[in-house]
Amino acid sequence: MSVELAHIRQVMAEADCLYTADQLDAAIARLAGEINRDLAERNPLVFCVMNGGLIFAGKLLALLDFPLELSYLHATRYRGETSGGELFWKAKPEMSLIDRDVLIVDDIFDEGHTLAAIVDYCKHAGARAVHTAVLIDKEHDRKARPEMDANYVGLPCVDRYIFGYGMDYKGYWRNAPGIYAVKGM
Ligand SMILES: O=P(O)(O)OC[C@H]1O[C@H](OP(=O)(O)OP(=O)(O)O)[C@H](O)[C@@H]1O
Ligand code: HPA
Repeated sequence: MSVELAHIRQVMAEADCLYTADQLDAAIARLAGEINRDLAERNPLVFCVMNGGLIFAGKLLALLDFPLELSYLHATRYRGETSGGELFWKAKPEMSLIDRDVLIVDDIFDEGHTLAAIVDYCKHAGARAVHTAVLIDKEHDRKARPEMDANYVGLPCVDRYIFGYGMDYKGYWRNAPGIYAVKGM
């Protein structure tokens, strides 16, 4: 995919800021408090969902105050596009999940296909319990499993295409210091 950098810069210049870094960090601190309360005695195995979960996981983990193990997995279905397709596993968990409490950390619960597939995978792999934390829950009626919620949710967001704090627009702006909605999307 070839993307014009001028277009990428223009998208940032015209975007609407939905959440500032301070607002996001406050939400992450609240989630850390909830997770410290709930999982401190569970010796969890924490999986960062690459790539989008990277910034959220990094900030969250530094606020968790109990013993845990960290790894990553990579399941993707957007792949640089702004609408999702079939889920593709780039990296499955390598550690044994048998009888473990697992905490999945991802940036966004959008249609929920990704999180549902990851939860299913962990359960089939023998996890004792699968907990899920997302920074953003996008509000619409297209959820893959309407009855499914993430256990820990940072903030809601409107039904627009967003980027920043780990989330990309065509592969760019995961580094944007807040969460922004693309103009017209
Ligand atoms: O709820 P859903 O509609 O399934 O979408 C959410 C998933 O989509 C994004 O990943 P993406 O496929 O873009 O992979 P990436 O993080 O590597 O860019 C995001 O990081 C979530 O994992
Ligand atoms: O709105 C979004 N932005 C970035 N990545 C995403 N993955 C699912 N939804 C989104």
